[in-house]
Amino acid sequence: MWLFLHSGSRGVGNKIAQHHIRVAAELCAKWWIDLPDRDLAYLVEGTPEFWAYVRELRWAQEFARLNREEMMDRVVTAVAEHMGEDVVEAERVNCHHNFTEQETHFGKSVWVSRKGAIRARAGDPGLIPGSMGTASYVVVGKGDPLSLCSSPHGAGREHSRTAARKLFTRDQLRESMAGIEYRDTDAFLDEIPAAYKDIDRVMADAADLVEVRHVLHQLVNVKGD
Ligand SMILES: Nc1nc2c(ncn2[C@@H]2O[C@H](COP(=O)(O)O)[C@@H](O)[C@H]2O)c(=O)[nH]1
Ligand SMILES: [Mn+2]
Repeated sequence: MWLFLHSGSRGVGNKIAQHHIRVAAELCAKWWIDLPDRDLAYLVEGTPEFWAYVRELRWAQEFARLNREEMMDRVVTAVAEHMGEDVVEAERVNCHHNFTEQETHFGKSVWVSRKGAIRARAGDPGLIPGSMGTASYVVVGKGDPLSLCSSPHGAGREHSRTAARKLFTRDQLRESMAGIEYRDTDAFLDEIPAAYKDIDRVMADAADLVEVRHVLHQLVNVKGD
């Protein structure tokens, strides 16, 4: 049995990013840098502002990693208490997503941002969730050079939250969650599996990027609303 949880930095990484995006915009304005779009403001590598950003980004990544460890410890304790016996842990995978790292690709040192993606160097353990009702995958990276050693972070949305709320009904949600224990409330209508892309298709498309170790089918889904 796998216990699978998904969490980033719980908003703190986003707050840090917003701060540094503002700094980048101010610096570009200060140096009269003509940007085709204000959202393309950047920090110049090697400047104190650049390294301040990288330092805080890494702090947020570590915070997210430790948070996941803590959350998983608590899930393990809850499961053990519920079962009335110890959980014997065989393996734990803690997998970053949405991050920037300095790496070497095609002989060059570059900064790679993986947004909606995870790192998949040869042998890297990874997790690729499908949706609250479909399969999730435990994978190992193949180190595909053309993807800069990356793979998808999940199925990804087919429909926005707003569109999903208009397109689907609670009955359809119930139908697609048959056999899975979940909290049946209106809050999760926009999380209906059909709001996401077909994870099996996504995995077939990612065949060059990762090898599948386990395909997980859910028994219980717990979501925060
Ligand atoms: N196993 C589950 N997978 C889920 C669930 N809700 C969403 N998802 C998938 O995760 C990815 C990544 O989420 P994101 O918020 O970082 O985009 C998403 O694209 C879905 O494929 C779930 O309850 N269980
Ligand atoms: Mn995510």
